[in-house]
Amino acid sequence: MIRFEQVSKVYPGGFRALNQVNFSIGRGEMAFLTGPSGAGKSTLLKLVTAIETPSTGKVMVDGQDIATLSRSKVPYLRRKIGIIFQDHNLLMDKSVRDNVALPLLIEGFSSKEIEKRVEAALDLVGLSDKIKFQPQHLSGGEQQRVGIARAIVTKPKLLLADEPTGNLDPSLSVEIMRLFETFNRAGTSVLIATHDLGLIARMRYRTLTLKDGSMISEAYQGPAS
Ligand SMILES: Nc1ncnc2c1ncn2[C@@H]1O[C@H](COP(=O)(O)OP(=O)(O)OP(=O)(O)O)[C@@H](O)[C@H]1O
Repeated sequence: MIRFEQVSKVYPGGFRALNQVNFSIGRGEMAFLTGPSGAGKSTLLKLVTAIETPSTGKVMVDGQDIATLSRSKVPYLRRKIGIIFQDHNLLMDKSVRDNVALPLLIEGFSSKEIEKRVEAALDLVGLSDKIKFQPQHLSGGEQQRVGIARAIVTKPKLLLADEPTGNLDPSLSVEIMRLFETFNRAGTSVLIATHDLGLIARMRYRTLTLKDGSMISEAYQGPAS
């Protein structure tokens, strides 16, 4: 689903955020991406979503080389990807329904289809009863689940999460990870960037570790079976 071949990213000004990075995430795989602050995790995710382009090397997403995508084709790539942020970027003065419906509105779905998909997405994250609430009246964990519903409502092939549990207590973090596992079992590829080594240790997935822009390990760090 994702393949990096000798990828380096040098930002304008000369800072080398990624250095000859190689890795791949298979279709239907779930993996963690970790490393200290400034190691290049967000840069790596921005290359996958074509927000940034590599300085050298090749980034392939779902079989497409992002360097060869014309600007007009980038939205097609992004449609395949659901993105979840730490601060979930919700519209606080809109209802949960309107927040989750937003990507479908942008895609031009019919209102009937939107209704159906929003209800299904909220059901999956266990928030059907909160459809009319505004996010400001929900707990942090519930707000994060609204962000997840919005990311999966378009049924993406790939889910990317950037510190999705950063503001949550450990039990809510586990709950959010269980949701990612549910989507993964349904066939979605999932890549989760996190500093939370405790969380990684509790789950048994491949862990990609970045340090100073280099990929230093690609090991399983979960408990042994
Ligand atoms: N647009 C930019 N221009 C210049 N330098 C940048 C830019 N974006 C990121 N950097 C630098 O690249 C390095 C890697 O940043 P990145 O955000 O990818 O790290 P990160 O591993 O996600 O860190 P954190 O865990 O703190 O979010 C940092 O030193 C950062 O200052």
